[in-house]
Amino acid sequence: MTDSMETMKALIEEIYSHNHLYYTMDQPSISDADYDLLYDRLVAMEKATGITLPNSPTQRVGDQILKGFDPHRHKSRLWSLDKAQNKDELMIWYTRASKLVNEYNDQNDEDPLPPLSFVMELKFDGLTLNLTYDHGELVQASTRGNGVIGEGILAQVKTIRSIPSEIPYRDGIIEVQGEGIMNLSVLEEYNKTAIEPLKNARNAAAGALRNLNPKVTDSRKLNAYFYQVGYTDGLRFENHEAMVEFLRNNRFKVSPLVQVFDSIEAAAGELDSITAMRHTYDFLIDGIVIKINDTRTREVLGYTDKFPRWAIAYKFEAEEAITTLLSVSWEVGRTGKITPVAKVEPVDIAGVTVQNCTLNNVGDIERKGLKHALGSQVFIRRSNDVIPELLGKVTEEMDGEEIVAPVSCPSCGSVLELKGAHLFCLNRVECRPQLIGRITHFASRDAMDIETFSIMTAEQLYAELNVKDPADLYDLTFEDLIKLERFGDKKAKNLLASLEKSKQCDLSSFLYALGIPNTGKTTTRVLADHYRDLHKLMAATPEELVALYDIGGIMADSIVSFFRDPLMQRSIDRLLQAGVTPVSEEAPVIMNADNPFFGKTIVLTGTLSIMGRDEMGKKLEALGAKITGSVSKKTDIVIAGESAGSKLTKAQDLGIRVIDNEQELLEMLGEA
Ligand SMILES: NC(=O)c1ccc[n+]([C@@H]2O[C@H](COP(=O)([O-])OP(=O)(O)OC[C@H]3O[C@@H](n4cnc5c(N)ncnc54)[C@H](O)[C@@H]3O)[C@@H](O)[C@H]2O)c1
Ligand SMILES: [Zn+2]
Repeated sequence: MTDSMETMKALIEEIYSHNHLYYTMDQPSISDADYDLLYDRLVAMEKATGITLPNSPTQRVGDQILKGFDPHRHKSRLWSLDKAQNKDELMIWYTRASKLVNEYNDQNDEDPLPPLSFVMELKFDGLTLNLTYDHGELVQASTRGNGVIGEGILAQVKTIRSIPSEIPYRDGIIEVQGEGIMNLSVLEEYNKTAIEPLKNARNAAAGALRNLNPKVTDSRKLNAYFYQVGYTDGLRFENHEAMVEFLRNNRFKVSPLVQVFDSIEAAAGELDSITAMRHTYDFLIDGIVIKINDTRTREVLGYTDKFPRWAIAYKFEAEEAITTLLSVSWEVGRTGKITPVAKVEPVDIAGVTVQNCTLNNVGDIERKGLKHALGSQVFIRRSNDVIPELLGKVTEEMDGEEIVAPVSCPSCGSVLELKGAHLFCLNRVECRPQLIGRITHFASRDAMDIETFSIMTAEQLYAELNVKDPADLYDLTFEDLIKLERFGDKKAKNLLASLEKSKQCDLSSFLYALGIPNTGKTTTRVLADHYRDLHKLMAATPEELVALYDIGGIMADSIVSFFRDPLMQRSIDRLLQAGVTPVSEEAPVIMNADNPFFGKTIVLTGTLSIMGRDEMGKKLEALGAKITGSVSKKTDIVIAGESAGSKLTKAQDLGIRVIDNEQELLEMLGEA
């Protein structure tokens, strides 16, 4: 027993030190998943021993409030939320709540509580806010603090444009609770030019709101969503839906998802599909909150020391982890670009073991403060099926070994050149990974589609038959191939037949196969549609190219210098001489039902930077989509550009899929 007491004391101390870093300093030093492990261990020990030490963090909310802010005593307490890690835990919560409801009803059979119904909302991951309005005017805003007293941050909160400084409800004092957040698109934009990039939207929002200088808060362009009227002098809402309606009518942003269910089974049945939507929102969410709808039932159920018994957070699996950076290697791509790849101590994120992370480029290492990070603790993130990314160092100290960028190519030894944030090997003639990469890309499915060709084929042909350029492929003979290991009669014939077949190709695939730097599938299609002839394109000027809709200056320069390169000109000539005949399709594009837009009803709103709305509409129609002007239940997708207005809001209200990330849109078009 004394042993477990000591362990519990140590755990409590450890948890408090993390609480302080997280709640007070906005600088957590471990991931939420690791924190939750510590916390859950403490809860389990308290249960096993039946002892809860008086200072246990399981009995209280948050941490001490920071000096420098005026304390604000909340008119009505703020709580934390009990959490369920899976559906079983959700059912345990439900069973407990319904038991209490049944007990109450047994004793009050004249006036029983209504059958349970549930509301589901997004669980915003930001900083809890409590706003005080006095006769319609915003007079105070504060953090949750320890739930009873928070820090007054009115000046900071006033920088949030979406928070009304006056509301139509003027009948007395009212406090509303919500979450201050930083939109993910805003974070991304901020990080593009930031001297010190922000690692995570939650800490970015919390740090900005608890910054003593409101100008700093202002520069982060925060946003806020509200979900609870905590205190009112005279209002009473029959249920949560009515409360949300009141918030909406008083111009507060509310969860784009407020869904009501008659049974817990029905609610549980929706969890997976909402979880799958997690990445479609432009803000961080770390779960789904399930609340009992009826107000009177809530009052009967009441609160523990820490959370309401009438609500629970169904938490998503964490996507961030902390691990050790072991080494960085430098890989040469087909365009000569050198990419640093980080090897980390294997760590589990959302059920997948991560060992390698990308670092984008040398500039990134500097910007993320990772210059001296070898051997130290780093944050990594894996979201969706994106390649895991290294976000930054856990501590500010330069306690690790230096990551030294190479001066010469790790493969061919040529001196590297820095262009922008990237290092390049300019040796296109002899640098092996570049040649192999170029040939593999040329043969790939979206390019010349040479069946059964893989990187292994490219390596073998390079090593044994000196194939260094895509054009060399068309010089291969049966006699050459049959000599090779693993190449039987059939395989040799198949490859030759595939090569022969590939000679009849469409222009856009051919252009893509050439591997022009900075130019993807969408762009090569645009080029092919516009020029319809290879030689016309080869003669194009940068001015001409930038006039096309999704081509910017950098891309135009890439294209022009690619076609002016004598090496590429020679390669193209040889391809044409070998009989490769790229043609531009005159006939309307054959619709491929296998694209993400086929058969979908789509609404376009706001301004897109990649192309005009009309043009985008035509493009989508060509892919088999139906474009309409207004959002309804029948809409499948809303594509929202800059300053999208009510159509976007309506889409979010209806839970319709929104694409507001142009990069994602381009990728989807690339797949189409
Ligand atoms: N990494 C660390 O060092 C560290 C330290 C302390 C806490 N934490 C993390 O903080 C969390 C625990 O903190 P907590 O007690 O603040 O709980 P919580 O943040 O998990 O949940 C409670 C909060 O959810 C918010 N919320 C968001 N959307 C809501 C909605 N629609 N309805 C109601 N409430 C909503 C409320 O502000 C409420 O205060 C855990 O996830 C833990 O991992 C991490
Ligand atoms: Zn090289």
